[in-house]
Amino acid sequence: MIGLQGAGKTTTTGKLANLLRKKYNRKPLLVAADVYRPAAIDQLETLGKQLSMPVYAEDTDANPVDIVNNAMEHAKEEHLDYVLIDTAGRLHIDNDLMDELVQIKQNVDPDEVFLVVDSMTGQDAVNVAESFNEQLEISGVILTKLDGDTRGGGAALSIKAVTDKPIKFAGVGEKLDQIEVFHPERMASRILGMGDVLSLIEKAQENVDEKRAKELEEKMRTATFTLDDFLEQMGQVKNMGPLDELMDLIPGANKMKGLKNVDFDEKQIAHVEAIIQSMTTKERQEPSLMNASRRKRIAKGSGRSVSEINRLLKQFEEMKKMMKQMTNMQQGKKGKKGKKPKGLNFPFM
Ligand SMILES: Nc1nc2c(ncn2[C@@H]2O[C@H](COP(=O)(O)OP(=O)(O)OP(=O)(O)O)[C@@H](O)[C@H]2O)c(=O)[nH]1
Repeated sequence: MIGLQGAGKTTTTGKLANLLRKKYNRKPLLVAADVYRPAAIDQLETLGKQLSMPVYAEDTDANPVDIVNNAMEHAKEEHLDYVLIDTAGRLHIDNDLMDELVQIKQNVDPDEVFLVVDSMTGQDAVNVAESFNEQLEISGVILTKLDGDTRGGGAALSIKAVTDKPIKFAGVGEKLDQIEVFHPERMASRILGMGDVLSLIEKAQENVDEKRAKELEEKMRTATFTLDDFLEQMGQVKNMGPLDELMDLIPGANKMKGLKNVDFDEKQIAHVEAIIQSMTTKERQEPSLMNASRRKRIAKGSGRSVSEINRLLKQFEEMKKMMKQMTNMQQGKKGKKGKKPKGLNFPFM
């Protein structure tokens, strides 16, 4: 992994290792080859701890070329099958840095040389990519900080045009699972505001337990869906990432009038969770039990107002009614004449 300081090399090294293990069942070794900034070694070691993954590091007076050679030996001894080398960054490209990287490359003959570029640096990112590629013949680019801002997509187009090297991955957040395989056509759709259904499906597949989802669907159809189930479903959606990011993936969502200025306040989800968690198991199964004193108790327990609890319970009942009507319609039984199902109207939907 090569790139300028702060581009996101160290974070991306951790993300990539995490992806290799999670998705491809590999055993990576992280190597700290930046001896100029002791903090960089610490940072990689912390990442290794977080991921429970081995990190190879030596003292700051060691030679980076020796470090990577030793790391390769270490990986063989430990039967680790991927070695990710986090090299030193500089504020600007300089000859010393390039010489060191060239030496490392000659020594270990890596399968990939990934240039990590901060997509928010615009034209600068393109210049950086061009010079690194000229001197080191990179094999691919990883664009970081593409989260929530499609302007970074412009950098992707220019880097590809200038270096003719593929963009392999995109960093889409600070967390260690926020990396995606880069798909140019999906990026193009996002830039054009056309959404990205494939990424949405992938997120759902990774984070939603299919069997549980089927069971919940069955419960919805048979109107036995409880507040507990609702809580669980909310958790699954939450695992997929911030709601506004999910909305960006839905085709046309940015053009929907009602959604245009909706602020997806994650706090509201936390409030709903707190309210449901303050209920007893029985109350969650049978919301009809909820009399005034129970509502007061739940308000106290969750730190929310009674009117919020009333609203949630009302909306939950409406949702159940709507599910029933939809099921009836699907089964050709037609819902009650003249009554159209109301739209889902949960605070965060
Ligand atoms: N939002 C966002 N932040 C990111 C992403 N990737 C990295 N960062 C942040 O960018 C900052 C710099 O990342 P590092 O991994 O320390 O960068 P580096 O290239 O290793 O920097 P040096 O070790 O100084 O060479 C950190 O605060 C990261 O959390 C990303 O995809 N999205």
